[in-house]
Amino acid sequence: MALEHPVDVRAVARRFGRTAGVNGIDLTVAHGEIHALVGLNGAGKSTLLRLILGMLRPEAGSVRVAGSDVARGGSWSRVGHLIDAPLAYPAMTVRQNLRAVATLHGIPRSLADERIAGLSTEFRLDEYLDVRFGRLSLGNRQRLGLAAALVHEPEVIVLDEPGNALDPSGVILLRNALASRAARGSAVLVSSHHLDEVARIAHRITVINRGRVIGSLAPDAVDIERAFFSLVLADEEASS
Ligand SMILES: Nc1ncnc2c1ncn2[C@@H]1O[C@H](COP(=O)(O)OP(=O)(O)OP(=O)(O)O)[C@@H](O)[C@H]1O
Repeated sequence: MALEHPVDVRAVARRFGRTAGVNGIDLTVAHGEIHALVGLNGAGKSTLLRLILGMLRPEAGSVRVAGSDVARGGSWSRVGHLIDAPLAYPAMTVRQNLRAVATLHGIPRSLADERIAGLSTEFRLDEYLDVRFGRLSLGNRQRLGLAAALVHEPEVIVLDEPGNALDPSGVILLRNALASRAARGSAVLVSSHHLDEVARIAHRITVINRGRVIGSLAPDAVDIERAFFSLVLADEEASS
């Protein structure tokens, strides 16, 4: 029997009105793979990620993540995610927030502190460990959100626009962080608007338009932007 992918989405649909949402998407992410979703604003990327994370219920289709059916509860201890703004307590420091997340995942304090030390070095948060979340800049909040998503060393990582608010050095840290997690076997699914960045990090790039998968882009394509727009324009013409 073929091994199951850690993310396995089949014919999933969740519509909002007649055209919005997602409408019949199949998608997989393998262990060790970085799979990127790209599409115009409103294409359905976040909706798909929310369905995968059990934040939305599908009207049709199935979603399996880390070996569990999301409709039956999922196995969230094996999944790390960042969707929208990081969930953190503004009055607590970076360290306290990361400890709180680690506690929720059942990680003992000494191991949590070891991981927090590693992640704060990785995301250059060392000097902010004792600063309250509410006082952090937007980019450092995002760095904290990424560290929090990774503190339990998840098998599946799902990130919506993870490069948002990051400065160029943050983008490089993110790139390295995802590459190293994938190299250790995690399945990584990210949405992004930055085609060049996606081309650097992703093994597979799926294009979504109007809630459907309309094709894929080769990460090593010479002009990825042009390839993206040709796919989207062809789909728009076919839909009109
Ligand atoms: N809760 C909701 N209620 C109604 N419509 C929604 C809801 N969530 C998403 N939509 C609609 O579904 C479509 C897809 O939205 P989604 O947020 O998934 O797109 P996206 O590809 O992530 O866009 P962006 O790149 O702008 O973040 C949009 O038309 C959006 O307005």
